[in-house]
Amino acid sequence: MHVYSVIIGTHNLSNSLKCLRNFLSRQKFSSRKFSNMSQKINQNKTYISVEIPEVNTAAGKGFTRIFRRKIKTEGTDPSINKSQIKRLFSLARPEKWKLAGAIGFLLVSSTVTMSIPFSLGKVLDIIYNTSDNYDEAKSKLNKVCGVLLCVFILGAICNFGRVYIMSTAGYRMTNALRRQVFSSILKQEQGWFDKRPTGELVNRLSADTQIVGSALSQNISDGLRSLVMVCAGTGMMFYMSPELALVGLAIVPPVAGIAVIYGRFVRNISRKVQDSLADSTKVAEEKISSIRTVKSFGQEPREIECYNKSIENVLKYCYREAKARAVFYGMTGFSGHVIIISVLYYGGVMVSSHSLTVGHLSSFLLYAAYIGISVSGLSSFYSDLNKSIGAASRIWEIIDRQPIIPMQGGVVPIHPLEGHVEFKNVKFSYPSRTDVEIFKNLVLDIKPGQALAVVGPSGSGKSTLAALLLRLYDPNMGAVFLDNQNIKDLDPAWIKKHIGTVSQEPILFSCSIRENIIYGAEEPDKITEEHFLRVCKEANVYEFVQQLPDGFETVVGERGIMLSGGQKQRVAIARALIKDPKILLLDEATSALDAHSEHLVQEALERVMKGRTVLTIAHRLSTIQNADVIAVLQDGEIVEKGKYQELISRDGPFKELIKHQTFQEIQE
Ligand SMILES: Nc1ncnc2c1ncn2[C@@H]1O[C@H](COP(=O)(O)OP(=O)(O)OP(=O)(O)O)[C@@H](O)[C@H]1O
Repeated sequence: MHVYSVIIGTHNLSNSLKCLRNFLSRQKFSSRKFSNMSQKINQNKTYISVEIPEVNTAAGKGFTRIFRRKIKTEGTDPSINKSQIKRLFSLARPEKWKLAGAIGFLLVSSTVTMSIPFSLGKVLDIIYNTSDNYDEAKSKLNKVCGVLLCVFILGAICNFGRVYIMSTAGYRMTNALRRQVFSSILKQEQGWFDKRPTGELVNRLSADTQIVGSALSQNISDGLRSLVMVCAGTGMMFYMSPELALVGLAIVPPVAGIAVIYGRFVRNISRKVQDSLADSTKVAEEKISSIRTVKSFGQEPREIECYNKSIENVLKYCYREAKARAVFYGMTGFSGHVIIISVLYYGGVMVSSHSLTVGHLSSFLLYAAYIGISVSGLSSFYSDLNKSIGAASRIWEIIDRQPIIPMQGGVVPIHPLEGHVEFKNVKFSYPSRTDVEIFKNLVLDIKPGQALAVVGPSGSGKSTLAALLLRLYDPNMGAVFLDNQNIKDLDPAWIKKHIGTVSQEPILFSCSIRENIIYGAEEPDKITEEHFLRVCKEANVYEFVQQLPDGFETVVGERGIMLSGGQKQRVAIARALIKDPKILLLDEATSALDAHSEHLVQEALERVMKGRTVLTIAHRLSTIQNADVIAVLQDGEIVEKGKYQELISRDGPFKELIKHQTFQEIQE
């Protein structure tokens, strides 16, 4: 089996994936082989890798070469796709009435702005024609300037309305988009997260949504304003002198052509900027969230260097973008000036030959200047639109993805859960590492109310058992049954409602102890104080919380950093217990707690295990000794099962394991 990675860039991934599938289907592989391959297509941010069975390296290389060419021609069409624009604009639909109001304001304020050159020409002509009659000039000027002042006040009010409505609509659209992206992220199955760094997702959620939101509001507002001004200015120029208008605007078509090329470039480069920014956020996020480890190893300088390198990469793309932007803006500025100078020259000749008044020439010059400014406004709108399509395509990749394991839906049994758990012929490998098989043919039966301890070498898949029972992943073959029903058919939310979990390294949230415990409840509002305190006492949380000045309201810091290992464990036990689950999943902490903490945790566990089906991933001798059944996991299978005394008296895998594995009390 060979794995070939085809680097395809990051944009238009779904199109590239389709192209890859089409390409593979046209190849010589039989349909069975193809279906194996297509399942193994590994979609990632920057590459697609394909596993091809029974293909030698030379053929693989040929495939990579051909496919890369295909991708170049079919997969990454750089032109703006109509449906992309349509979809981008559809995001603004909920705000359509407010945006329509803002556009109304925009039309009025732009009309006011575009009346300035014409009015100025009129004023100049009044001054020019009444220069020998002071009183007439004064009264005419008073009238015209009074009207103009009123018009300008109206323009200012409309401008205020336009900017305010557009900006607030933009913020609301960004918020709506963030809500959508966040809920899509959380709906994905665990396997998807395994392949995606948190920093990258955070970047999509914060930066990309911001770009799209402002493109749909502020940029559109500015773009529309520029468009109205270009159209109105051109109309007025043709109205006053078609001949002079043609001379002045001759430069516009070539500039527009260059703007299109520039826009494509900006879209590609801005996607690269966003991707590299996501990479650097990923680096920062990982290091800041692991700051304890970084500090313990004194690796701050190395991490600073690492982050600097990642932002250097961002800078590299920003430089390219800046270069293109500088050339383009320099050019549009120059073309604006060319319009002015050609109008000045040709218009001056027309004034000398009395075919144009001085007032009209002045108006003309101002219109030319406005058009020059608006053309560069339009081009910046075009580049922002391209940028936002780049950002939107990254967001759609998330929004469009259907999770392989749904969050809700499926059968909700009417009978109360008894707690019978069965793993039947389970074969499993993690989606992010499909070549390593964790379970080959796992069979395990845990009867209702039974406490089963799983032991096995480190990395044998003990925690994976818990992940499969919680349906964080689906087995590749075989199934997990709950009260004789395949968990694939059950509502995942219902499953989680009945399983309480205490993981190996319990993660608490940065809120109070009370909120952390209540987090485990299905309906937090219905938890009575009495129930809450009983659970806290059972989990041995109550005593230590009484010593804290703020009691249950003590905030535990990020990931519960302000509590000791044993205290965190006990809060996690209370959190698992608050919903009164029928099944408990206990992944014991491997890190040794001190004797007192260990005793308190153990005591709490023994209390809460009563009357429940318990699957313990055991690291403590006391747990193993007290378990109803011990199952030994080795090489992807359960190789031995029985009670402690039975297993220890045999010369089997359990005894062998006990000899080599460090169970806490044995070590002591
Ligand atoms: N999300 C993941 N993606 C890919 N591989 C994983 C993932 N989680 C665990 N593994 C791999 O699966 C194997 C089993 O891991 P698991 O955590 O179930 O072992 P374990 O028996 O609980 O180990 P330990 O006793 O050390 O906690 C390991 O080789 C591990 O590297």
